[in-house]
Amino acid sequence: MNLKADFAIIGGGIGGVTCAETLSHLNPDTNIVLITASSLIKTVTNLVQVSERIESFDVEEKPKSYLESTLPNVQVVHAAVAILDSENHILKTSDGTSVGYKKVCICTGGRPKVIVEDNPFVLGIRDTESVQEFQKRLKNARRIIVIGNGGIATELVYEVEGCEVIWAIKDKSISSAFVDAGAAQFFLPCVNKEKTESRKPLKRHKYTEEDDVTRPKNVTGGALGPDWSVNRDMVGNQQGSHKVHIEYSVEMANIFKLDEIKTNGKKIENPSTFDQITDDWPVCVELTNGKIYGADFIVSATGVVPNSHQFSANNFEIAEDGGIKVNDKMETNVKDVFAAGDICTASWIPAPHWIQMRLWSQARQMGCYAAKSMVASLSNEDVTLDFCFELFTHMTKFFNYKVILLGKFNGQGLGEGQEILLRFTEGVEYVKAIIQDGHLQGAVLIGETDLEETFENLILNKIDLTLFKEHLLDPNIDIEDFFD
Ligand SMILES: Cc1cc2nc3c(=O)[nH]c(=O)nc-3n(C[C@H](O)[C@H](O)[C@H](O)COP(=O)(O)OP(=O)(O)OC[C@H]3O[C@@H](n4cnc5c(N)ncnc54)[C@H](O)[C@@H]3O)c2cc1C
Ligand SMILES: NC(=O)C1=CN([C@@H]2O[C@H](COP(=O)(O)OP(=O)(O)OC[C@H]3O[C@@H](n4cnc5c(N)ncnc54)[C@H](OP(=O)(O)O)[C@@H]3O)[C@@H](O)[C@H]2O)C=CC1
Repeated sequence: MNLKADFAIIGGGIGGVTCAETLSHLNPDTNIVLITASSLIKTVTNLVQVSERIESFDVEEKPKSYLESTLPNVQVVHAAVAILDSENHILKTSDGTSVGYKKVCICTGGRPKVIVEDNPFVLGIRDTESVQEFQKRLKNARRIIVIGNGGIATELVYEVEGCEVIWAIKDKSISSAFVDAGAAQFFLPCVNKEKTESRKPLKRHKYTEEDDVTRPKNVTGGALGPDWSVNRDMVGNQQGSHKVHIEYSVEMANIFKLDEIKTNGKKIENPSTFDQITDDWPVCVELTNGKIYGADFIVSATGVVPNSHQFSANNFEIAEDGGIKVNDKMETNVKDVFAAGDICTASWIPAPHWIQMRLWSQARQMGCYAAKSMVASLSNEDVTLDFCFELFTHMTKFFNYKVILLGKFNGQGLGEGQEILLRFTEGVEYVKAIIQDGHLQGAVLIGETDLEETFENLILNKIDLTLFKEHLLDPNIDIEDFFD
C-alpha cells in the first residue's frame, strides 16, 4: 500500500493522538496519517480545567476506528514504522506500507529502563501487555522486590496486597522522583496502612489489544492510563493486606539463584511478615548494604528510556537522557521532522518555572504544540512557544491523596537562598512553598489544600511576597481574598 499525507505521525499514545487531533482541527483540508504499532490508541477524556494551567483528565484506550470516525481527514494505519527516510520524506512500515509526507512528528514514546535486561525474573511496566504479565506472576507470588523510587514504584507498593513487598530505594526518603523528604514523611504512615475501602473501579468500556502480530517484539504499546493500577487485581497468594518493608539508600548489587547463595553460605534476610514464608525463592537479590532477599520476581520501576534508537540512520541529535532533541518549535535537527512526548527532550532554554518530566500532561501539551508548529511550518509562518511551557504543573494521586506540583516544586536548579515554608497536618495535608528573592518559585500541595490557583498566580505574576511570606501558609488567612 502506498499512501501520501500532508502530515504523518508515528505513534498512537497521548502525544501522537493529540497531535493528530490538533492537526485535524487546525487544518481540516489536509490529509493526515497516523501510524501506530499498538492496536489501540490513547485518547484524553473527562478533561477538567482545575485552574488556568492545571488540567486533570482520564486516558482511555480506543480502537483506531474511533479516531477515523471522529476526524474524517485522519487515517490510522496499524503497523510499526521500520524506516524513516527523511531525505525522501517517506516512512516504511514493517508490513510493506509506505507513506509519503510533507511534515512528520515522531511520538514513539519510551520503554522501561530495566536494571537488568533479558533476565526472566526482572519485569518492567509500561503497556497493557507488561502489566498483564505482572498480574499473572503476582497471583502466585509470596514476595516481590520493587526497585526504584518514582511514580510506578509509589503506586505499586500502595496497590499490591497479599504479597510481601521489599521496596529498595536509593534515596533516604520514599517517592523522591516526585516529592521531598518532608512529603515522604507525610506519606510514610500510608505505606503499610490497611486499605479500609476498596476504590471503585471506573465504569468504562475496556477495549483489549488484539494479538499484535504487526508489533515487533522490541516495540512497546502505549504507556498505561491513569487508573492502570486502581482497576487491576494486584493480589499475591498470601492472606492479608499490606506488607511493605523499605530498604533505604541501596541499589541492587547482584542477582543470584538460590543454590548459589546456599553454596556461598550467605544469609538470606527474612523480615517474616507473613507466617508461612519459606526460603525456596526462585531469585535472590543482594543489595549494596550487603542484605540478601529472596523473591518470586523483581519489578524494575527505574524510569524510562526514549525509543530514539529506532530511526538512528537519520542522525538525530540525542540528549543525555536518550531523547531526541527538539527546539522551541518541537523541531528535531532533521528537516521537516518534529517530535513530541516521551520520545523527545526539550532542548530550548526553559522558562524559569518549567521543567520537563515524562508525563501524560506534557505528552499532550507537546503533541498539541507540535501540531500547531507543523501547520505553521507548512505555510511558512512562525509560532511562539505555547504558554503551557511557562509553568510546570502536575496533578496526580499518591497513597490516595491529591498531589499538585507547581513550578520548581523541589527547588530544582534554584541554588542558594531558598526559603522553605511548610504546613503539615498529619493525615490531612502537606504544603510546601519555596521562596527565593521574595518570590514563590514552586510548591508541593498534598491533600485538599485549595491553594493551587492562588499559588499558580503568585508564581506566574511574580508577586513580591517579602512582607507577606510569614502569613502565606497561615490557615486563618484567606490568601485568595488577600491577593484578589
Ligand atoms: C505504568 C505507568 C503509569 C503512569 N502514570 C502516569 C500518571 O499517573 N500521570 C502522568 O502524567 N503520567 C503517567 N505516566 C507517564 C505517561 O503515561 C507518559 O508520559 C505518556 O503516556 C507518554 O505518551 P507518549 O505518547 O509520548 O508515548 P506512549 O504512550 O509510549 O506512546 C508511544 C506510541 O508509539 C508507538 N510506537 C513505538 N514505536 C513505533 C514504531 N516504530 N512505529 C509505530 N508506532 C510505534 C507505541 O506502540 C505507542 O502507541 C505513566 C507511565 C506508566 C508506564
Ligand atoms: N502518578 C504519576 O504521575 C506517575 C508518573 N509515572 C511516569 O511514568 C514514567 C515511568 O515511571 P517510573 O519508572 O516510576 O520512573 P520515574 O522516573 O518516576 O522514577 C524512576 C526512579 O528509579 C530510580 N532509579 C533509576 N535508576 C535506578 C537504579 N539503577 N537503581 C535504583 N533506582 C534507580 C530513579 O532515581 P534517580 O531519579 O535518582 O535516577 C527514580 O527514583 C515516568 O516518566 C514517571 O514520571 C509513572 C507512574 C505514576
